[in-house]
Amino acid sequence: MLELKYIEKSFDGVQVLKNLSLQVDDGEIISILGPSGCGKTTLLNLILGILDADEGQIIYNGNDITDTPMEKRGFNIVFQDYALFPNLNVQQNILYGLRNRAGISTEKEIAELIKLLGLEEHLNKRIEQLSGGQKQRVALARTMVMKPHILLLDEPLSALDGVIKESIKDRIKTIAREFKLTTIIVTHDPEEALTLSDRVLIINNGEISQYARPNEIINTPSNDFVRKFILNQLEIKRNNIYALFGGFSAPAVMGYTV
Ligand SMILES: Nc1ncnc2c1ncn2[C@@H]1O[C@H](COP(=O)(O)OP(=O)(O)OP(=O)(O)O)[C@@H](O)[C@H]1O
Repeated sequence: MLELKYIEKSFDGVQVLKNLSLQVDDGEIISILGPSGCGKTTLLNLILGILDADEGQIIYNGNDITDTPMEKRGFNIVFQDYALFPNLNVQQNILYGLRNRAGISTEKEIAELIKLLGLEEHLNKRIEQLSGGQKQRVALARTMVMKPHILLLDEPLSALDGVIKESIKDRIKTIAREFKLTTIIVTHDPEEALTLSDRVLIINNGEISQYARPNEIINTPSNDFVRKFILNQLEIKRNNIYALFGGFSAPAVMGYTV
């Protein structure tokens, strides 16, 4: 279990995270959701160990890792900008982390991951030959083959198109379940957060607005911010789709009227 206790972080005298405490259970998929600038990436970087908190503790499986350097935490991240090696091809990028740690993933597991992420025909390509979505899939494969204790994903699906996005969402869920892999995802997309995660951490201005299961957030939003920022966006999307497909009003589909 990962625990954050009373975390505080400021940049240049401006407080970005305020007295933030939460727990993430083993194997859970958590999304960190909130508007631009609310502190999502800062929180992810604190968990990863790139950044130090000003106050508070990070506990993993009962051990205080607040001062443990990033490389000793055993967590791994897929960055938003992919951070791939331009001088290596796709296959070499995927296998890079296994050079000195062979056996973490079997050849079969690696092949499965490559197939699932649709990278088979790209293995010999250079990184510069790939689209943004393809680069993101390589970054995901490269991190997943390392089977980290905690997988951190910074906007992992934002550059992917619909079909592959859904398949990667399924794979992230499958991997989290199969390996009991705790997965923490930063996103600004409520639909992504609510359909992918066991629990969603909604942050507003560096504070927890609500931390709950998707159905609790939908059915019992804890405040106006959750209602307005999160649920309104979903409702607008839903109504647009109903309008496109024949004019059902949302309440009729919810079962209030026929
Ligand atoms: N290294 C830094 N130095 C100074 N200010 C920073 C630094 N990193 C982040 N900030 C500030 O902290 C705030 C939170 O940034 P953060 O990147 O965590 O937000 P975010 O929720 O991930 O935003 P976005 O969705 O736009 O990526 C912002 O106001 C940002 O300008």
